Amino acid sequence: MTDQTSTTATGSQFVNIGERTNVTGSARFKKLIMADDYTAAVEVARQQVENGAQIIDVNMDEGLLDAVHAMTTFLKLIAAEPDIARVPVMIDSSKWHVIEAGLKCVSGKPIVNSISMKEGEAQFLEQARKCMDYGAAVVVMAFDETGQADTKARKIEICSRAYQLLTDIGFPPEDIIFDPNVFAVATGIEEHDRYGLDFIEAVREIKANCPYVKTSGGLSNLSFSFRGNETVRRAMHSVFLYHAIPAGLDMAIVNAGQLDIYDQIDPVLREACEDVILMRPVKGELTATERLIELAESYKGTDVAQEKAAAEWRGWPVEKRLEHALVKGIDADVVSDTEELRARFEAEGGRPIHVIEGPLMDGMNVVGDLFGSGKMFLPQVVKSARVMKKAVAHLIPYIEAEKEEGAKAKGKIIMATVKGDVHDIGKNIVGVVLQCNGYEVLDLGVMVPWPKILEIAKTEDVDMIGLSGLITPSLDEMVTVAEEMQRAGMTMPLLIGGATTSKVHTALRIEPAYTGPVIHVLDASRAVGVASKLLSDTLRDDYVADVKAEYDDVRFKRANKGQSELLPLAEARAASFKPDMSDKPPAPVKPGLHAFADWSLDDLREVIDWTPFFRAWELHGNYPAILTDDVVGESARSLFEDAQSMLDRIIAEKWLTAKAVAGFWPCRRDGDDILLDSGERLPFLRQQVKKSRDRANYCLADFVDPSGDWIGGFAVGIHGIEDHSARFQAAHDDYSDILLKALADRFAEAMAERLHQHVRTDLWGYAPGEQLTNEALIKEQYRGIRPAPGYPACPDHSLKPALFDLLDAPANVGLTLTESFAMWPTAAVSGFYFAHPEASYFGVARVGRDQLEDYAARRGADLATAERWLRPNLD
Ligand SMILES: C[S@@+](CC[C@H](N)C(=O)[O-])C[C@H]1O[C@@H](n2cnc3c(N)ncnc32)[C@H](O)[C@@H]1O
Repeated sequence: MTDQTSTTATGSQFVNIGERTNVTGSARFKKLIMADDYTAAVEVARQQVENGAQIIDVNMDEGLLDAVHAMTTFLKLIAAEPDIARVPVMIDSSKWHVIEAGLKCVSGKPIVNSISMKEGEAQFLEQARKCMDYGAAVVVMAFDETGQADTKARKIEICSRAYQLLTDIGFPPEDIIFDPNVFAVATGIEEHDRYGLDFIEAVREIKANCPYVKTSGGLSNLSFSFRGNETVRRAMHSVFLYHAIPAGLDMAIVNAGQLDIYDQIDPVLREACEDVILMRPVKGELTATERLIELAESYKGTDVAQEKAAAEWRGWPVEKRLEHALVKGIDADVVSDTEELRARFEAEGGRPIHVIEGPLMDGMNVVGDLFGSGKMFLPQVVKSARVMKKAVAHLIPYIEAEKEEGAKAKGKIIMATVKGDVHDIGKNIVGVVLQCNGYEVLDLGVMVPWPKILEIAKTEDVDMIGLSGLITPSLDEMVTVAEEMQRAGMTMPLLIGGATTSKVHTALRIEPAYTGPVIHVLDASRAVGVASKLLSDTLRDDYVADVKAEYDDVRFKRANKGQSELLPLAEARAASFKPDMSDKPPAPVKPGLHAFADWSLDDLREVIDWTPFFRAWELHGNYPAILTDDVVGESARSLFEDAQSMLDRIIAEKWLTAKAVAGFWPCRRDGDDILLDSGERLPFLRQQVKKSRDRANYCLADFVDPSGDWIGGFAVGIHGIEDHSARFQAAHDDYSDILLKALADRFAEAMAERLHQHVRTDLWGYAPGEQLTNEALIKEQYRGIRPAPGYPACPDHSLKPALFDLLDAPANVGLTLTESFAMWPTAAVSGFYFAHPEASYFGVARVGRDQLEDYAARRGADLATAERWLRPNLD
């Protein structure tokens, strides 16, 4: 190894793989491909080879691209360029059909990047055989059915197993390239400290255990925590290779033009990198990570491109800079700009509060106007709020030192998610928007019992209370808060918001319980208008009277609306749905419980349904069309980019863990119940509304054969947001906090989708050959359904405890339930599996008194309790 000390970090046997022809890693390359500029894209490949790349990695995995077309077009073009074609091509895709298409276009020896055992041995070997047919070498990721290997032991175990399987089918061992996963180090999370060293040590053992194989790794992950700081990243990569190559690393995906010569790296930086990567014990108070982070500060901003981009607006006067930062949501320099202004005000005899009341509020007013006039959207407003909060946080100590009063808020508002409910994205967004507009928000968090809300409302002398809730039992809890406010003789306005709330419910149930103003706030963009009217001396009375009249009208129309007729329960049962039971599903291939402790986030990313993500940010439209929408397109694109960057970090730094469990139980239908062979009874509800002609009155039990059948269940949960959320909140960064929570929700839904797919094709195995595009998957165009308690076909949330018991969800997925049956952590999904081809979703809708009584008896519950559970379905 000493022969490398005076060379670049890449030793002579070492092969570096060019990474610039990758749409996921190079913004420039992506732009060229998206613009169909293949001539310029080919030049990128040429430069890579000229810069010393000995293999070029080509990746076209981009949601908006036809990846097969892009891959085949590009490969054919570079095959015609002799000075590029002399190096082998690595066909890189997470989609097998793209790889196969690429293989057909390569004339020399191709390399496939990658295959793994994540979908099990059968698929792995099938793909390996195809690679053999093409004479391709193959990168095998250290990834198996339970997830991506992160420890040394797991890396070795998976690679050894894959080696055995591959050589058993005659795969040439010299064509196997193991990638034992480079993960980010120096993230501040202790478990990540070992990632660098574990990789290097695993490489050593894999080379010893698996004769003739090669090893590789993607370097850029390693230094993810230092994005934007090229000096530190380059040093880390060089140091890493310097130690990994002698351990046996044969190749790495790396920007060849961006590797430093090991012994020309600043020795202080080099040593700090080495301490982190090799986990060397360090003296002094700081850990190796803390020292590198501290040191990295002094290398910041040395990057030419960064300097250039920052230059222009940074030259403006400070007030203008602050306004620009607020409108654009740029928080990088806000503290120093605020400080500059504070110091100037002080020198001129002004006070720190004037910085808030003057330039900062002026900037926020611009934001408010743009939002109000529909020129700016929620994600940008939340970003602006982050800038504002950072500025204010900087000024607070000065304001307190002067003991002066804080800026006079327009009003003081309590925000709380009610008892039993844990969802807070909507509440947080409304809170941020109100703060942006000069209101003081006291956020009491989630699961707040009514006595606390009332007490704080009194002690803090607030102007109004805002309640939020997502699940149906929260509606009842809101009624309780209103009743208690009434009993306490309060008169302040009560605002109601959240996904299950509605104007109708507010008018019918909440408003009659409280004589003060009660207002349903449809979404965050209306919150400011409502609050300002309620606090305006001139507008308030008329506004309150108008809303009251509107709610009276809702009640009047409701009372006079002809309700659809309900059938007696016996008649509804006679009209049950009767599927053809000769089509019932086979017994599961793998019955029993199947738990997954750490499903790959990378894999889940592929099946994320983005449309609901934009909806959470009040951007309406379907993905991907929303990205090019005339009105919200720009905002959607910017939000989407931020989401992608955060996803990169979530995955590279392993912020989150996706857990899941699925189970299958033999059962039979018994009336409207499903009776498991083990004795548990799952009672379901039946549609009772009279249908026209011969349409059935559905109940989920109808999909199960009385003479014996199978039902399944599942629960998934995403863990790990707390530490990151706390970090963001400490940094006054609501934007990232909300983004993270919204992404965790996306992962939960993607996990449910992936698990269901795994169930159909493998565990239950009733659709082994299913082939669906992502779009079809997201549209749930497959056989079988997974109705979730709390949704229309089984609206009773109180079925969750029984489901959780069957799945042992607390132990297997780490999920718990609140008293209102909300799942914790919040990013969670649970439900039942029905596999009959005729099973479909439906809504139970209104049920009659007779069914309520029958259901209470079947559940072994008293009538009052059953009434509470089914309230949204009762008259
Ligand atoms: C809420 S969406 C979520 C999926 C969406 N792709 C996403 O990522 O947000 C669809 C799920 O809701 C549940 N669902 C929808 N309609 C339902 C119904 N009528 N009854 C019961 N569950 C239903 C099912 O679990 C279904 O898989």
